[in-house]
Amino acid sequence: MGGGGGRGGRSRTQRKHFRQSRENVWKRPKSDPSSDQNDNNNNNNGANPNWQPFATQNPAFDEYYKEQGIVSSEEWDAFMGVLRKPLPAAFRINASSQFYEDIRNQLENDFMNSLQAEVTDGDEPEAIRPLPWYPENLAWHSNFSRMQLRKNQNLERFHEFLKLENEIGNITRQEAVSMVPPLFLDVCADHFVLDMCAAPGSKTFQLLEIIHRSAKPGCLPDGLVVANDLDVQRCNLLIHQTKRMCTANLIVTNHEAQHFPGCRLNKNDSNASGIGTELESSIRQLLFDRVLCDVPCSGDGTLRKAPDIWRKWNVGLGNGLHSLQVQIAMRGISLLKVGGKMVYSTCSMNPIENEAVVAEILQQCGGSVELADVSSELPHLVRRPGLKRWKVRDKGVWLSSHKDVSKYRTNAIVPSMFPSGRSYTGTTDNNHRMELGEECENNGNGNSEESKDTFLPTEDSRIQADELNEEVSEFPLERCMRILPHDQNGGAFFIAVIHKRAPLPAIQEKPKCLLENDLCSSKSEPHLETQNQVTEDANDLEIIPTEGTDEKFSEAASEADLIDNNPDGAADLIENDLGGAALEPESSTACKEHNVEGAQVPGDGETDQKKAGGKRKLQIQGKWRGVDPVVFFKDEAIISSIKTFYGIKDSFPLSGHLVTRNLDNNHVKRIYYISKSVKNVLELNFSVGQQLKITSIGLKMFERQTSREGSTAPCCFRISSEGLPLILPYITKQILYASLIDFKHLLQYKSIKYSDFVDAEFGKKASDLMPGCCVVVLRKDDNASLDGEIDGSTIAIGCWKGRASLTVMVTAIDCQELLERLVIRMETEKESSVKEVEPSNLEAGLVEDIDGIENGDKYESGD
Ligand SMILES: C[S@@+](CC[C@H](N)C(=O)[O-])C[C@H]1O[C@@H](n2cnc3c(N)ncnc32)[C@H](O)[C@@H]1O
Repeated sequence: MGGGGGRGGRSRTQRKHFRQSRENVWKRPKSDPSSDQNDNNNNNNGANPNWQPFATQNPAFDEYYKEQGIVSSEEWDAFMGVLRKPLPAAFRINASSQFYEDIRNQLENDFMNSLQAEVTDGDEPEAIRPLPWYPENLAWHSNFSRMQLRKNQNLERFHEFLKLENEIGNITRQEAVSMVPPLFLDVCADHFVLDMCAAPGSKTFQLLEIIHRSAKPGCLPDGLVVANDLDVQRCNLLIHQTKRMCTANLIVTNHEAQHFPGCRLNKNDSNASGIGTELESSIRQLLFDRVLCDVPCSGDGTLRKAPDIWRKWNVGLGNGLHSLQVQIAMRGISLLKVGGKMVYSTCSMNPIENEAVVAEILQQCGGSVELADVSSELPHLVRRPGLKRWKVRDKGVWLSSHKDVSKYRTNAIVPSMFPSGRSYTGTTDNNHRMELGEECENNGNGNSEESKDTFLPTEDSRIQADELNEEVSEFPLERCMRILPHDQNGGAFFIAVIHKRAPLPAIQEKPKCLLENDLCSSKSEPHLETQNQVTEDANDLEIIPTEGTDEKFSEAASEADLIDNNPDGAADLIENDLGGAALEPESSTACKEHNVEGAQVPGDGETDQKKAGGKRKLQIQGKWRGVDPVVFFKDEAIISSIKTFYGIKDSFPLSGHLVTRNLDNNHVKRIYYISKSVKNVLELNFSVGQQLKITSIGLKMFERQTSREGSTAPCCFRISSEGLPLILPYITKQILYASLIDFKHLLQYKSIKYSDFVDAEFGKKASDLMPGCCVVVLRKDDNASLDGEIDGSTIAIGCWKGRASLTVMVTAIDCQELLERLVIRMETEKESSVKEVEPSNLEAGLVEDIDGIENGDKYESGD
């Protein structure tokens, strides 16, 4: 309730769509001789003579990390030993699920004991255990790898439980270490949070949970999460993941994080709507209280889960990503409010992607930011302090300082990779720091002494060369955290918490030679400024680097076979281990419709098709190619019919909170609900010419329902399962309260004739409803009055009131889950006295075409 019941169903259609649309980068192709084997290095049984186990070693890896000293020499064998073992599965209970306490009880009281027999020698003593550092026993570590869960018959019940609950959205499979960064962000319900590189969305889900946790049923928090990812397909994966959260407080965007738009309203723009809406937005710029900067990385912290990384690993991976990571992090800081916090994290162990990036952020921001000391937080989490010294390796050579870099490699191996961050090339560090100067032959770029003072460390502020001539960072990088696999039998992660204390200092503009360079033109985001635009506005510094600057990091990367560096959580979904990842990308679905019915909204509010050359052309030529517009839904006739039909109380505001992805009101199929915070951001976005490329927004609340009896239903929009928990406390009509037995029968038989309900009064009330969608609430107590109180534990489902029967409009899997939960609750509460009375003429099974509507399964597949 409130934050969502977590019961977004998915259909077979969706699953198929997802599989077709996304390459499984984590699974080896069948043609790969090693594709059959797995994390256990299990034996081959002579089946395939070409079969090779994953090599869980790589000499370059050993040499690199031994030299970097991420563990002491005494620890090396333990570190490598654990790194070569398969990763034990971990998962998190969705704290905003209606059943989170039931699930936690089941784990504590059932599975913890029943699985114990499967623990073998050499394993940890417990089969499953709560992660000691995660609040309220909501995150769990299992002693079994995914392979064991799949193959061991005795674990089948547990495996089925994980699959079902994951599919329903009550739990999320996630690497334990990946759960850490959101905990350090210290998010509150009213925070605006930006998740810069968010897909596949496991941390976004956590952030949303935190935001929703304190909200009352039917109330929305004041905060929101903007989840961004560069990769549109991974954005779709994220949309699917977070759909289970049933939230109206999420916007999904598709930008290069380093170019994330600032959406700053100019002073004279306050009335510019762009789409003819009355703007009420109370915000004039999109700044955030919290930023999660979980950047793309080499991913060697996930070796246990993705052992193919052993084969692909090389030093170029980290070197090649360093500059991009700096750019993304700097953009994150610039979008942060003063007083806000940013967490920078990677699933890499490499100091070039970690400490070097953090040092560079501190360097560029001067005293405006501070690396937070969080050593007293989460005391049960085993972690190590960040490094203060490290080296750079390039082309087989160890480099202690940028002065050792050959002049041919200065574009790839940049000063900020070194502990001092110091350049010895005669150019200033600033050139690199803002990704400005190195392509310029003429370095007369205006980096004045003044700016140097602002940005560069004085010789003794950052640089100390020790006797061995090794550079040592002067920043307190020991406040960063590195979690290693053998610390708590998991993966590796790096985390740094940064506080923004003051506005960022002014930064020099981009050198002219680069502005004129072809590389400056942005390919993917044509609306963005194509030059390094640096402006200080109140408390924010906006830095929009050029597309061309990306060339620099790609140069180093090109020498390496870049592996997929986004392993976090993705494998679980993609490998279908827990029931598979079904995906119906909202945007792509919308796109299909859009070609027929919609048109892009031009930035200036023009909708004149003639002017723009027709709908189809608008779609192609629109501001955000291939993405349907987001428009406020303002058809008062439809809104009023919905409001009247369901008797929605005035205290639940509809006007201004409904959006669609379709300009044509006559063909709107889905209406989404947005929170006040999201509404404010959307209005701001219209005012600034739709800088945000929005892939998904809000919560699907109403869906057009067609049925053979449709013409008799006074309202053609049904309430979607995702939207029901939010709107439930505000519905006064088309709502019924069922006894436990009738509720169970509905879930079991899917459709029941009015005369067959055990409670005849309920059957009569059901038959008296208006034809169309209705809501059936499970009565708390069979003796309670029929009009019950709605609270966080209320269970409700959408149904269809037909001529002769009531039919559930919930997916089969959601029915199964609800039934199981009810049975467990009944057992727990020892309600064995409830008599099972079989309605006389019911037959179990799916009900086709009852009362002119289709099988309930299909209701959720209408996307
Ligand atoms: C480590 S993964 C993020 C995992 C995610 N935070 C989670 O918890 O599920 C990095 C993500 O960054 C995205 N990415 C790569 N380059 C990017 C860029 N320039 N801007 C935004 N996202 C980017 C990738 O598509 C990938 O989804």
